[in-house]
Formats: sequence, C-alpha cells, structure tokens
Amino acid sequence: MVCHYYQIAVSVGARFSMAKPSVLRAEHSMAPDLSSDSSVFRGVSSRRRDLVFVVNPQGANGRTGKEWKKLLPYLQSRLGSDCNICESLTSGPSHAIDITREAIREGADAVIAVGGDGTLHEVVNGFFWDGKPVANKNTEAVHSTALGLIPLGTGSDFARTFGWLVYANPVLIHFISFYDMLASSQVYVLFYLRKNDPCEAIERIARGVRSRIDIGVISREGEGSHYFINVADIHLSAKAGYYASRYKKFGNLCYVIGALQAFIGHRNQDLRIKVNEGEWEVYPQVTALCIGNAKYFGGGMKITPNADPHSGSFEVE
Ligand SMILES: Nc1ncnc2c1ncn2[C@@H]1O[C@H](COP(=O)(O)OP(=O)(O)OP(=O)(O)O)[C@@H](O)[C@H]1O
Repeated sequence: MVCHYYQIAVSVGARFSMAKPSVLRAEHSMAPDLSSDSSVFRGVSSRRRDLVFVVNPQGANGRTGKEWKKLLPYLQSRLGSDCNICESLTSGPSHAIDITREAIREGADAVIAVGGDGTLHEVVNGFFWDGKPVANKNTEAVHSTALGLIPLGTGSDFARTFGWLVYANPVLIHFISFYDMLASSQVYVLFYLRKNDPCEAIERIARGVRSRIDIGVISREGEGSHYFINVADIHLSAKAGYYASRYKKFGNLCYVIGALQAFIGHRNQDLRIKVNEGEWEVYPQVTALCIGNAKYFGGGMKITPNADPHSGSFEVE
C-alpha cells in the first residue's frame, strides 16, 4: 500500500527589535498621493495621519458594507480633523492585498481591515512582497505602517482572541516560519477590536494605540510565501473552512454546515511533522493539523486555547 502523507515543519524564531520606534505621529506632515487611483482612495482631510480603510462591502453577506456606510460619517467627524481618511472598497478576492501594498508604498500610517478574517488575511499578506515586508517608497520616512482591524465579518475569529480589548503597550511583532521556510520580519499592529461597537473601535484609532504581534509564514519550495495572523490548518478543518465560505448567507451557521460537508468522504492521513529543530516524525491517521497564532477559528471554536499572538510561538493541535 502506498502511504501518502503531508510533510510540515514548524519552527519558532527569536524575537528581535525594530530599528525605529513605533509611535504614531499626529503631526506628521507627509501627504502621500494616495489618490493616485481615484477609484480606490478618497481623501477626506488634508494632513496628519494617513489612515487607509480597506473595506470588503460583501463581508458578512453584505452586512460589512452596510455597517461601514453607517460608520463613515461618525469616523469622519471623529478623526477627520487629525487624519486623512482614505476609504478603499475591495472589488473581489485578493484586491485587499494590492490596496494594502500600494498604501504602504505611498506611506500610509495605518492600513485598517474592515470586514472579516478573510479581509484581514489579505491585508496582512499585503504587508509583504516577494518574501519581504513592503516598504515606504520614501526611503527617508521615519514611520512604519500599522495594521488595524475593525472586525465586521461573519466569524471575525481573530478579534475574539483579544476579547475586544485594546493592547496599549507596544510589543514586538515578528514573523515565525514553518513549512520549510525561515522567516523573520516585522510590522506594527493596531487593534481596534470591539465587535458590534465600531464607534469604540474608532475611539481606539483616535488614540493611536499600537501593539506588536507575531505573524506566521507558510512557504513551499518553488512557491511564494503566504502569511497568516490567526490559525493555519490543513486537512479536515481546512476543508470545513473552504466549504463554509459557500454558506456565509447563513451567518455563523455556515461553519457548522461547512464542517458537515467536510466530513463527507473525509479520510484521515498520515502526517510527517517537524517542530522547531526536532526530528521529522510521522503521525498516523491525522484528522487535521492546526497551527495557532491566535485561539479561535470556525466562527468561535477555541481550537488553540493557549495560543498567544504576543508569545513568539505557535500552539500546534
Ligand atoms: N467585492 C467583493 N466581492 C466578493 N468577495 C469579496 C469582495 N471583496 C473581498 N472579497 C472576498 O470575500 C472574502 C471574505 O470576506 P470577509 O472575511 O471580509 O468576510 P466574512 O467571510 O463574512 O468573514 P469571516 O472570514 O470573518 O467569517 C475575502 O477573503 C475576499 O477574498
């Protein structure tokens, strides 16, 4: 009998320090031309921080777009005097990646994902290009671009790990590699995490609170790198997530339906795993493998309860 197995290496890198301090500069005089693609960026005020909101209007079966429309006037009145507010609506899958890269190159102070974990995931991947962090094209700029989140998706699982709280102290982000990849890099992260209370999120944006967290990197020989901020998984749970995306109109129930569908025809598989510098080991008949940087997936399932995005390590289940 031929034995098929997946092969995965999980490794944890060391934290390291960022060369530049990470304070949002309220008096920043930079005025990048984020309106170079006018269909994408709509500048609202003229100076100070440049905040780019990447909105998936189709998130949560269209609820994200509706919530965002209600939120925008408040956001403009609250932040408009201090910030350039750039609203950028995604037109389809992967668009958020391109928007984010452009915003960082143009010197945005923060790129804020407005939507669910899918949108957040794309924005995180937009912070990188060709295995490296995207850089401001103004090489003399002294600020870094922060990542932000207003969780308005179906599951919004990443935000759950934080209990909708703000992390006030800057902590270092670093990127942890796994799957035949060494990696190290960093971005700063802003958290605006009070689900169903976006006004509270905007208050946090106004305060400019920053934190630093870990980001995972997945790579395969001959393919590009792929970054994750929440939970990376393979086999049954990954199939469940894939199927769930077809049923978002049912809200969080989509994850139950997706899981049921994934069970149909599912067969466990042997898995070859290496953790850190350990030996390769074969784990027989594995149902799923989850590598958690944060705790939740599948619409609130606490799959890696001890994972902590600030810890410099993953929890593997
Ligand atoms: N204009 C669009 N039309 C259709 N799909 C889009 C559009 N913009 C982005 N997308 C895709 O929609 C996917 C899901 O969006 P998002 O994660 O924001 O909402 P969700 O699936 O409801 O939330 P969650 O992932 O937290 O359950 C994204 O990964 C993205 O690829």
